[in-house]
Parts: sequence; structure tokens; C-alpha cells
Amino acid sequence: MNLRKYLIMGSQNCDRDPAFILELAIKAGITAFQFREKGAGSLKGNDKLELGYKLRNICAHHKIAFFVNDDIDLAEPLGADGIHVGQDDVSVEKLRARFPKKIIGLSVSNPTEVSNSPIQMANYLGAGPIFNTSTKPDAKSAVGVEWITTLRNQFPSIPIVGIGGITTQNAASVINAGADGVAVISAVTQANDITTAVQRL
Ligand SMILES: Cc1ncc(COP(=O)(O)OP(=O)(O)O)c(N)n1
Ligand SMILES: Cc1nc(C(=O)O)sc1CCOP(=O)(O)O
Ligand SMILES: [Mg+2]
Repeated sequence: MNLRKYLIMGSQNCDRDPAFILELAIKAGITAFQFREKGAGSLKGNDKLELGYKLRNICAHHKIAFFVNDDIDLAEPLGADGIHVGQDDVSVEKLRARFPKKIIGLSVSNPTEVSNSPIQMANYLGAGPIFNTSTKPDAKSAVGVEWITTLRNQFPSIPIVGIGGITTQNAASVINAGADGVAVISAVTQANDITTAVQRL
């Protein structure tokens, strides 16, 4: 599992063909992908499934990990390598019982969420929002790179990815704070030059 440059995306984030964006991003160095078809303008039902297949196949072809966000019923049909859930989604315990071998990612934004979560049952943590983001309307307040350092000190060996408002300008500060990787949406999907954006990340 390589989460160093973790692209998250659904069609609602794309002003170009999502498959085109994903292909370019992988060729430029993205190491993991999360299918997050969610929110205003997102696809539903069979359209969502079909796009999921297409993106899943691109990831399989290039041998990078494919994650499904939230929608656990998509994990099996899409043959996902893993699933990412947050505090308001299906619990990690239930997820682990249903999918003993899949990679499970869990979001944690503050110490209370950490206390209430079975951290050791997750395979990696998504920590954020590190910076302000306009991509997710219901995002919490920015927590800063200090949150990465806090988590790293508390959990020396679990992989941690920072998320939220990460750009080519600030990604290094997230890694320097102790993260194993950066998870981004707009830094790649909204970039004029996707190849350069991924390389700069
Ligand atoms: C890698 C990563 N980290 C955090 C999140 C956020 O998950 P969640 O809090 O469940 O919010 P939604 O993405 O479901 O809106 C993530 N998706 N990926
Ligand atoms: C999907 C998501 N989750 C977040 C969290 O803090 O848990 S922030 C976020 C949106 C990330 O988009 P961008 O890279 O464009 O800021
Ligand atoms: Mg979620």
C-alpha cells in the first residue's frame, strides 16, 4: 500500500473526463486512488457503478490501489482494494467483519474522534482538514499540520495521510509534520497541467 500521493475524485470534481484525469495523474505519479462519487452533481445508481468500473480498471491496469469512499456495497462489485470511512459512516468494526482482507481507511479530525475510534483496526488514518477547503461543503474547521504531528506521536507506526486544502505549495509541510502521504482532490482535478501538478506534489 503506497499512499504517498493519494488522489480522491468523483465526476462532480471534474471539468474533464474523469478517466482522462486519472490516467494522466497515474502516469505522473499518483500512488493510490479513491472513488468518491458524492455530493451535488454526482452520479447515482448504474451510472455511478459504470464510472466506478472504468476507474477501477485503470487503477488495476497501472497496479495502484483503488479505494471506495463510504459506499460499502460498491466495494465487492468493483473489486476495491479498500474502503475509506469517516466518523459518520459505517463503523470500522462492522467493515472489518464484512471485509476481513480489505484495506480500511478511517478519518480522524480531533482527539475525541481518536478516543472513540478503534484505531488499531484501521489500516491507515486520514487526518484533516489540514487547511481550509472549498471542495467539501461540510468539512470541519482546519486543524493545521500540528494534527499530523499529534497523531504521529500517538501512533508511531500507522500510516497517516493528510487531507483538506493540500496544494503543490503546502504538501511538503504535511509530509514534514510526519504524514506518509497527501490526499488531494482539487490540487489535481482543477490543475490546468495535471502532470506538472502531480510531479510538484
Ligand atoms: C484519505 C481520506 N481522508 C479523509 C476522508 C474524509 O472522509 P469522511 O470524513 O468520511 O468524509 P467524506 O469523504 O465521506 O465526505 C476521505 N474521504 N479520504
Ligand atoms: C473529502 C475531504 N475530506 C476532508 C476531511 O477533512 O476529512 S477534506 C476533503 C476535501 C479535500 O479536497 P481538496 O483537496 O480539494 O481540499
Ligand atoms: Mg465518509
